[in-house]
Amino acid sequence: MNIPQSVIWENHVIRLLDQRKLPHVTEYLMLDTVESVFEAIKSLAVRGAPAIGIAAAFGVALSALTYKTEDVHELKEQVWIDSGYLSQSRPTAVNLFWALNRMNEVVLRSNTVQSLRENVLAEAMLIQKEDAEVCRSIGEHALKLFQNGDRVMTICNAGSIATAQYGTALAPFFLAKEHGIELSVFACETRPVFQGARLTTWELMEANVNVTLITDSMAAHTMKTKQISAVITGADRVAANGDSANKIGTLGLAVLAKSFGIPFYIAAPLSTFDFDTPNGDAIPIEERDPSEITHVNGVTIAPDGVNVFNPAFDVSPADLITGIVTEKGVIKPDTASIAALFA
Ligand SMILES: CSC[C@H]1O[C@H](OP(=O)(O)O)[C@H](O)[C@@H]1O
Repeated sequence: MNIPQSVIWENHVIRLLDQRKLPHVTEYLMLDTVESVFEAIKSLAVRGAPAIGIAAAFGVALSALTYKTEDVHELKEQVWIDSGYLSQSRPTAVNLFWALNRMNEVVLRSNTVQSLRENVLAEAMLIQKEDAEVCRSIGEHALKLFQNGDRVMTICNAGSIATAQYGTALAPFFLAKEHGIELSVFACETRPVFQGARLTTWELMEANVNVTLITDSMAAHTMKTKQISAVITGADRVAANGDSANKIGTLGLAVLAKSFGIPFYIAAPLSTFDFDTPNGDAIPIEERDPSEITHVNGVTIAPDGVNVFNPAFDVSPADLITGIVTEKGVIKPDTASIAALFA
């Protein structure tokens, strides 16, 4: 796959693909402070649940490797402060907190300054390596849901750049090419940040996967007239009962899929499941700046001062989800099946 990695560790600097500039500009941010990692996550320079977790993990490594002290207790305290700061960058994707918790555990177990610095960098690297393997597995399990010639709809970008590699919802389309299976993707543009129009179309075209761009409002008519065989999307948090948060607009696709009798799949690694969140009502939904809606590429498209509601995610209830595709296989979206995943 010739899609660039979203997060690369290079000699104590995080080389970050600036996803805000895609598809027309491939540019990297060179991050060498925890504050710059926080801003990159908050501004969606890096985005996508697993990629956010990976970026935050390397942010913790930066903290440990750049804070000047030879006192391991002082270093632990500072790294935990920086980890807490990074946890405030975005509230919905549980991968952020999952990755930071893994890093915090490593800090707790490290007893010297040198071992702490070595261990946190190794853990961040391991999180990234594992995610690529997990995403490939998700792709292999998801590919079994489709057959040659299928037309599949998706929303937002759950692609390679939203993860370490391969993506989650887009993984089957990349692997299909490896197996000589022809799938067509209908990508919703995904207002207001256009992850679908800018990122999903770009990734799939880079991989020579057949992709058609539609506006979000065309989803129903497209399901009705274009023989859509399934919908598959990513996730930012799967609650203990199977309710799943994903990009705003996903709930609408789930409702439409039910109405048209089309299977609706969520693709999510185990790192996106959250037992501490009992159901979808408990998932914090990020609300973002109104200018994301009132402006497009810096050009205002609405009257000054208009009221704006800008939730970045919505929640699809488990009863609208046909199956959740994980690295361990496809499960029913219910408490027992989810618990069995982690048994
Ligand atoms: C592979 S997880 C991708 C997931 O994250 C996206 O949100 P955002 O672009 O705001 O980070 C979207 O919900 C995707 O499905």
